[in-house]
Amino acid sequence: MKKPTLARPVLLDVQDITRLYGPAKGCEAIDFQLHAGEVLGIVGESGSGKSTLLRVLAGLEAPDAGRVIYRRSYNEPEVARTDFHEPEAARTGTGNNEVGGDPKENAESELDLYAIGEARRRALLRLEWGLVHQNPRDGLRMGVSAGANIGERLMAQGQRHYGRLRATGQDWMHQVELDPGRIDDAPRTFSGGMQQRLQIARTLVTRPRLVFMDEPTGGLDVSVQARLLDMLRTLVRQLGLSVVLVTHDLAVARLLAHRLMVMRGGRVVETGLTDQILDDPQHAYTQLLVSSVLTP
Ligand SMILES: Nc1ncnc2c1ncn2[C@@H]1O[C@H](COP(=O)(O)OP(=O)(O)OP(=O)(O)O)[C@@H](O)[C@H]1O
Repeated sequence: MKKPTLARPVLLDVQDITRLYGPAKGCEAIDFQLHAGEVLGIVGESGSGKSTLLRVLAGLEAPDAGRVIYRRSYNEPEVARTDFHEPEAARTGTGNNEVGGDPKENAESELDLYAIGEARRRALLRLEWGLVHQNPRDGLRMGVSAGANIGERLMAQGQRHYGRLRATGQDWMHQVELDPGRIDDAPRTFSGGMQQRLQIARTLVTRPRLVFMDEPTGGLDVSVQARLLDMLRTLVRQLGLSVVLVTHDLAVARLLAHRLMVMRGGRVVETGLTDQILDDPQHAYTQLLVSSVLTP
């Protein structure tokens, strides 16, 4: 996968985040920066605090201490998007200023995620960020059609034209290898793997600047996982997405992430480029984690 260059701007600046439910339960003193176009994998065993950290980063749960700074740069370079058949509606931009700041006036602005207030935080999630849950039921509206699920986030961005919304829905179903002929079917009639594809289409249709993924291939059959992972990798590369990915599966991390952060007991024990961490782990815990995958 194409590695991000150092010249890319910082998108997310995570400063000393702590969210603890008890000693070593949650996450503690987490510091890192995510650059535009970068995929950061957060790995570690069950209970190490990955999901807690993701919830804090994604604006879903306030930290006990620390700050999450989102830097919006409107001069971001377009990243490897040229060969992607992009739906018309997604290309036309948001034209929505709910989150604050006028793209025409400010080349850059900073938002402190937990200082901006609930309404703006929600708007940010809806308009500029995306979240892919492990369980697609948490990210989809099961009772409305596949097309409505995809169109909803576009409508939140102000798009109203029925024909275009529908065409975009079909286009995205095609992108995620779903039959566009099923656009009027409800997601509850889809298999788990198909629901996850639909959730990904719903999330990416608005071209979010930042995407959070929590075990996106978890809970699926191995063969379904492999195809989904392949598709995700293609989308991440073609759209040049900036992603924070939580997974306990090092194979998923290897395929998708440029850089890894290894967590244990709520703390980061090692961080570095994915290949370095997986091929030459320095910390004893990471060595154990990597060897436990290799040992049958
Ligand atoms: N809402 C909560 N209330 C109390 N304790 C919690 C809560 N959420 C998480 N915890 C605890 O915090 C610790 C970290 O949980 P977390 O879900 O972040 O880990 P994880 O690395 O994502 O694990 P998994 O891979 O199993 O999802 C665990 O001990 C968990 O029991």
